[in-house]
Amino acid sequence: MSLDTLTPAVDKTAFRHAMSRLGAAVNIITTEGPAGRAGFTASAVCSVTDAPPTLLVCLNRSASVYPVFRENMQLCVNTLAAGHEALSTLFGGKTPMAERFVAAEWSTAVTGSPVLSGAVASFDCRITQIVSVGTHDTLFCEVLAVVRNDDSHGLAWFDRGYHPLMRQEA
Ligand SMILES: NC(=O)C1=CN([C@@H]2O[C@H](COP(=O)(O)OP(=O)(O)OC[C@H]3O[C@@H](n4cnc5c(N)ncnc54)[C@H](O)[C@@H]3O)[C@@H](O)[C@H]2O)C=CC1
Ligand SMILES: Cc1cc2nc3c(=O)[nH]c(=O)nc-3n(C[C@H](O)[C@H](O)[C@H](O)COP(=O)(O)O)c2cc1C
Repeated sequence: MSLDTLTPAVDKTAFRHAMSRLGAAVNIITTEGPAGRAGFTASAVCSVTDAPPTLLVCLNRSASVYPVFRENMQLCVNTLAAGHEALSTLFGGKTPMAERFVAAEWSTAVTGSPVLSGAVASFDCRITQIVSVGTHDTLFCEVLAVVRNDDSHGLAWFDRGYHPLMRQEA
């Protein structure tokens, strides 16, 4: 078999284009600890198991926030609500960290990582395992506390844009 046969047929652009068709929740992942405070926007978040309650978060190792999360080893997944679109863009861009956090209200739960007011749910976690795949680290996060908001509408990232998800009337 020649090496050419092993060349992947799917390049980055084709992969991303297809991935843009997968609607996903959009989250702001925060951390606070010995390495300081940081936060970034992430759609690559998934439930792994409920025993122990565990999420995974995929973080690009080239992100400015990467060393802060690696050293703190704790984080909070704040799942965004309709109305959080501008905040999501702020945490997903090249904005200095201090400017990201002044744009919203925060509290804390167990780890001290910032919990976003008005998020549909927040999961305060400690990072228990890290697996590197390609450009990203997969952070496995054991959930130590949850904060739920039953009033806000949801928010999805689909086709490279934000879409509110309306809660059904009871
Ligand atoms: N997993 C990640 O690291 C993600 C990164 N982003 C970043 O946000 C910006 C805007 O993204 P879009 O407007 O959705 O357009 P896009 O064309 O860059 O991405 C389309 C879709 O491909 C996936 N994707 C994008 N970058 C990826 C990466 N580096 N590794 C794995 N999957 C990736 C995501 O599902 C994303 O929604 C880009 O800079 C993108 O890199 C967005 C979503 C996920
Ligand atoms: C909607 C959206 C989803 C994103 N999802 C992820 C993700 O799952 N993982 C990731 O590493 N970066 C993701 N990013 C990019 C990071 O938010 C961005 O790289 C981060 O803010 C760090 O940027 P900085 O290096 O300028 O600080 C996403 C961006 C947007 C706008």
